[in-house]
Amino acid sequence: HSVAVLGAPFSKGQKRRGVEHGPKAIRDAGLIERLSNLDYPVHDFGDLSFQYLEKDEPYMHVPFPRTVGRANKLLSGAVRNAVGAGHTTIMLGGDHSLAIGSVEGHARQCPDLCLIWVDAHADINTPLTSPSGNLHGQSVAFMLKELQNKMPELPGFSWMKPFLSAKDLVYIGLRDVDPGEYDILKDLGVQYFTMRDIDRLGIQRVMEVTFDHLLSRKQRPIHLSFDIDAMDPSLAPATGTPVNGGLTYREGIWITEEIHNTGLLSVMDLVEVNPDLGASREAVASTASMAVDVIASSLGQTREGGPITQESPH
Ligand SMILES: N[C@@H](CCCCC(O)O)C(=O)O
Ligand SMILES: [Mn+2]
Ligand SMILES: [Mn+2]
Repeated sequence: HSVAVLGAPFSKGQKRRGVEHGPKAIRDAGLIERLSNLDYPVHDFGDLSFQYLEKDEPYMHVPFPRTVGRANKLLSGAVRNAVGAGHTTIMLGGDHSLAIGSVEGHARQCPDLCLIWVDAHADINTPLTSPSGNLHGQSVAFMLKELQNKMPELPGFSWMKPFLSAKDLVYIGLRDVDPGEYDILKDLGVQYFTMRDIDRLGIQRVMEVTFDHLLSRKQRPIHLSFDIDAMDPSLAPATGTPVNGGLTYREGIWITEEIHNTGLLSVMDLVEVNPDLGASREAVASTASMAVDVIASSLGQTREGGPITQESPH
């Protein structure tokens, strides 16, 4: 089948400027060329253009709710159309609030999807638990049916309703979880693997348990929402909320190669690349290059050159 690339230059889910230039930085790092070397057609849909509403007062301490809500309504339609046209769809962020529209649009086409959230953060605060108010730290809370009695009616989000069950979500890479998020993860029994769990089990076992949790009853489309800050900051420094002790290059690529090998990847987000936050041009380039490697290996690029056939002898 074919691959669609969709740029989402958007930043209002958080307060730092520059993440709206993420799609350009990832393209400039050679994304389209790298994907064209794999064996299917690549359609670059270009970048969405988002409206920044002038009157958009905060809701409680949540900034730009209407602008973020409208951006995600637009993105939802675009992702829904790309998936509906049969493309494996890559959404380039932009901040992680964009996952609200990306996953929602995907779920309209594929209601039985499961979500793998690779991130240093859980992004599951509600407006009431959020320490910052930033919507990029609340994305998952908008998706979960189990949280709806805890979510206020935010202006700008009346176009959607929750569509995901907690059992259909797995986190990988957590290492900076807020107290309110911890309570939600425990209350809902969400399956998650922190960086400590990865050190204890190893990334191969983490992926085995992840796929057993999500796919053993039935195979279904995977939505991979990959926050570049899941990677160690030495590999991806140009991002808004870096946290030490992240995924090694090899752990990150193991995750994406294994997801490719399921044959079930349907939509992938690659978010939070902020070229304004690199200390040098090299720091920006290495972050964008890491993003391209993560995307390319999710789509079948391998380290052994061809398709991964039989694993090396034990
Ligand atoms: N948990 C923090 C940091 C969120 C980081 C968001 C990133 O993962 O997209 C918050 O809610 O403000
Ligand atoms: Mn993050
Ligand atoms: Mn995130």
